[in-house]
Amino acid sequence: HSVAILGAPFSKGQKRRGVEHGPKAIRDAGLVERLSNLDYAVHDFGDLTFKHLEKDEHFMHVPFPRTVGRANQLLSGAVSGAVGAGHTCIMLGGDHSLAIGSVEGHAQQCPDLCLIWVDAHADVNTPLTSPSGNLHGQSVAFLLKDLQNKMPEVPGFSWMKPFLSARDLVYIGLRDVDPGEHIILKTLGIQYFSMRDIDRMGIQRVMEVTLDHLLARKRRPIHLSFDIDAFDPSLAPATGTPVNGGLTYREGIYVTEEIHNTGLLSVMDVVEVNPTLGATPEALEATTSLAVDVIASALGQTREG
Ligand SMILES: CN[C@](CCCC[B-](O)(O)O)(CCN1CCCCC1)C(=O)O
Ligand SMILES: [Mn+2]
Ligand SMILES: [Mn+2]
Ligand SMILES: [Mn+2]
Repeated sequence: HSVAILGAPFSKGQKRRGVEHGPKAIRDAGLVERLSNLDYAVHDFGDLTFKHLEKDEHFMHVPFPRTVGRANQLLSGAVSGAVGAGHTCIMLGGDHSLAIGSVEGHAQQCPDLCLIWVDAHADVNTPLTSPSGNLHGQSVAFLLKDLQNKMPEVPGFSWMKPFLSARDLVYIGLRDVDPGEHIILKTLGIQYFSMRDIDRMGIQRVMEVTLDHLLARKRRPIHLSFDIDAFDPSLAPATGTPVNGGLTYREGIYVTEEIHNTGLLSVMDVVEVNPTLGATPEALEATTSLAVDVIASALGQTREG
């Protein structure tokens, strides 16, 4: 088994500086060693170099559309290459706008992929519904075929077209969903498990229903897009949009253990670790070691030896 690590030091999908330092902080928390101890051949491809485009005017109230689009075009090629070379790919963010390129590149190799989005947020605003304009809250809208007629042509994204069906996506951890996003979730009938659902059903049942929904008809590669803000802010404080009442450590680890046990994990994004937002060195360390733990768990580290 071989694992490719791809660093994506990128922050222009949102307004807070510092998330571009996420890849280094996660590496510094011992990622390569942890994965090597799991008997993976680890290929660290290093960090991508993203060009900041000079003229990049807002599109409506959306900042840096061309820079974000270009970064994702680059990332798409890198993820496609890594998956095509037979690696399980770990993409380290950077903000969650990077999922556009990561999932698109994965789909170039695995058009039948399914997507599990673990996040406090749905990230499914369109430019027309987004309260902030920030593209890290719109990533899924760029992927969904079912939203094609609701999406304007955003400059910088002409290199791609939506490819994902709403039925091939499941959300886990939602607890801060904008009104326009709620309408989209309901209209498209997207399967989601909010924190309320997790309270009612328990994480074991949530994973059972999630994996049945996605894999019962046909087993296919899994893309896991993991926003560290899915965890409770007490566990992952160094992140840009913290929301109270998040996943416990054990719930997050159970999610990734169950995904590992399918044997189908193909690409995992770990995004939104912002080292500059840790109030203390301990807060930063808690966040980065948690990121390493969920990656290791997704790749087969067990609690039972
Ligand atoms: C919930 N939607 C937000 C957050 C997106 C978070 C992106 B992620 O990658 O971290 O998940 C927030 C919009 N709110 C901002 C504060 C006022 C109310 C709207 C947005 O800006 O779209
Ligand atoms: Mn997100
Ligand atoms: Mn989030
Ligand atoms: Mn964020």
